[in-house]
Amino acid sequence: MTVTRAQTNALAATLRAGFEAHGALPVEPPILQPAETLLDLYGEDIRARAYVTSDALRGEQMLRPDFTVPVVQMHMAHGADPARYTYAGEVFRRQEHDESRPNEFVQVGYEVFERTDPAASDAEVFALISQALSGLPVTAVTGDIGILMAVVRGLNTTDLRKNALMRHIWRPRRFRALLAQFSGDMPSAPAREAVLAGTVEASAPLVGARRQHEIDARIAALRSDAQAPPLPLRDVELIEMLLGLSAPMPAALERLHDLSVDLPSIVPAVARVAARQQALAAHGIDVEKLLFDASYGRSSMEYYDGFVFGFRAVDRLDLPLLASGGRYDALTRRLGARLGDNREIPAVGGVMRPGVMLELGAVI
Ligand SMILES: N[C@@H](Cc1c[nH]c[nH+]1)C(=O)O
Repeated sequence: MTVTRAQTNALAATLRAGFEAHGALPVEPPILQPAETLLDLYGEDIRARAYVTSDALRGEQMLRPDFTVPVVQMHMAHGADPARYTYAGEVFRRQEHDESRPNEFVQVGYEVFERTDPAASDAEVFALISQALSGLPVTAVTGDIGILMAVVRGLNTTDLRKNALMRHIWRPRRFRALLAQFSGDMPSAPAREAVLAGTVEASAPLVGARRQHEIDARIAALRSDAQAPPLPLRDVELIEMLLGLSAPMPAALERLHDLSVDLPSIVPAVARVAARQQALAAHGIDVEKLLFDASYGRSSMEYYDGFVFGFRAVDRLDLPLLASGGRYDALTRRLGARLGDNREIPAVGGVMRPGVMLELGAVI
């Protein structure tokens, strides 16, 4: 079925009106956004997929790859008070693998900045989107990036290794390879061995933007890291078990509680999943059937650091997600810090794609 732009815009307007009825303030961030200040907040994937152009007066500009970052930027520039926003409009992302996927599509979103009860805010966003999708053949997946971050932070190993793992939470294969490397389960690359053995740096030409003293510091850090004891294999096993966890939420929570006996660093994050389950149930969500997948969200926006969720069509694996979102507390901190003070506020939100909803049979 071909969905027209007019149909998509009509559904987008209805969905946005629904969020307004819940007290959200409609906002319209500009399509052109400053790339130099905002692009690095998205992470590697989106950075590579943004359309960037230059402007003699304003510097690098990009077509907005999403609304969340511009909305957070706007919100933090005016303080950090509780607020709810909604928006509807196009976002732009290069598609590098699948030509059939549009590089420009309409999103309708809802963002909640709220200090009092994060579990309730997570549930509010999820339940509103779930309601807006009701009647469509969709199924939801949830996860929590905060658990993975807590595991990495709690590892008994060097900061260099923890930072590398943290950066690669978003690249599952690289993450696994690092775990294998740090636990001594995989020989490290010959080039790395050469650097560690000291047979390389004297002759290496200076290419790129790194200066000699930066290269020296990096080599020194790698050498001292190579002396650090390997990551215990038991830790790697526990992480693998965690990453493989995918079950209805109550069963997943039981498993998480078991795992937290051996991984005490995840205790607070698991408590947040438990509180969220209760809040979701209070919003009428059938948590017995709701999937929790500990690896979910590792290929989405890199600003997520807690709850993540997505809704996909049951029988149409060819379609993109109909809705997705998550919590991004640290993003408000990062943007707040750039404004010169310590302002921050916990935040969570999500988007729907009216074009995909129509393809799946939504009526306007
Ligand atoms: N901006 C995200 C969705 C989202 C909104 N709020 C939180 N997450 C996206 O485009 O995927």
